[in-house]
Amino acid sequence: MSSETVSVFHTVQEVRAWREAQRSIGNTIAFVPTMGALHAGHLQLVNLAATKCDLVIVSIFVNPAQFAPHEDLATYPRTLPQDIAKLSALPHTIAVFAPSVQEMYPRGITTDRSLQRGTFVEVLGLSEMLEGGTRPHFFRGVATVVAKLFHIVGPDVAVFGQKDIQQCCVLRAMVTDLHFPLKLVVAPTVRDPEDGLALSSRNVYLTAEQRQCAPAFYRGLRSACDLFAAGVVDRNQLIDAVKQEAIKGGLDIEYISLSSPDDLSEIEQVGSAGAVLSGAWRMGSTRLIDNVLIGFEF
Ligand SMILES: Nc1ncnc2c1ncn2[C@@H]1O[C@H](COP(=O)(O)OP(=O)(O)OP(=O)(O)O)[C@@H](O)[C@H]1O
Ligand SMILES: CC(C)(CO)[C@@H](O)C(=O)[O-]
Ligand code: BAL
Repeated sequence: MSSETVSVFHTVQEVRAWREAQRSIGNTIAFVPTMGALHAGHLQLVNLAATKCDLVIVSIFVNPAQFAPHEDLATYPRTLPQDIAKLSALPHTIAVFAPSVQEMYPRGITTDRSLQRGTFVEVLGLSEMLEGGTRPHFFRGVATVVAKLFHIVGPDVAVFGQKDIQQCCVLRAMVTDLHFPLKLVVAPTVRDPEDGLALSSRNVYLTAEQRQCAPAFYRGLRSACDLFAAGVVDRNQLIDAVKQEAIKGGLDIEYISLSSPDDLSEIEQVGSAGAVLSGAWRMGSTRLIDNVLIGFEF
């Protein structure tokens, strides 16, 4: 099935045939993995991808392996027709890979880790802390599905968003460790122009009142950046700046971290390598994340 400017593939075989045909005429391929429910953050990744290669392929797949049994796999927004319409409106040649769960996990997959069987990819040393502290299953699921997707798509470039900064660190390590012949590019976080809330597919879960409070975390990150610009490098002061704003906004903070960009270990001071200032908070049953990079670029 294909629309005017977007070809849509559902099987591995279709993607491989497309990739071989494109390779044979010398086209390069940039890849944007997503879980769909596309917003302006995703579209920015696609626009950036289009500047890197001749063609862009976007995957849309809600990956069961990165959800725990108690998480929102069943309710995660699935909006394939609208996603395709948004991609069709972009001025690029785009392919979409929207596989079924059976196609991606031919021998089956369950969210119950104790019952999982088969082949998984784990990036030890970067997956256990921060997001991995609350979601111990998460990066194993992400690394596994992204390794599968890289293997299927065979891109020259893959683009990910800074909003999921730990994911970028984990996948950068995976690319190195498994010798994937591609360049991993990280795009800046796209925010609501009015209040700075990072765009996220899960923002649709927020009530009007929660949506109003949600930008408090980013206000905290901004005030920490201001302190850093004024010469403050101390962990407690930077983290307190975030905490104060978040508490003022009534957010239920899960963690705030100042970590090393190299190995994500917690640090006491921002040194010459810079730092990742990141965190997660809950609003009712919704969990959101955000971060800023201090003193370095990815
Ligand atoms: N606001 C954003 N700015 C830039 N990139 C983003 C933004 N939001 C998501 N991305 C990136 O888009 C890619 C696909 O992410 P995904 O489909 O999970 O969307 P999401 O909005 O992050 O959803 P979720 O609510 O599940 O976190 C990832 O590389 C992610 O980092
Ligand atoms: C990279 C990804 C598409 C893997 O399922 C997902 O974790 C996401 O959307 O960030
Ligand atoms: N963007 C991260 C995907 C997830 O939270 O499952």
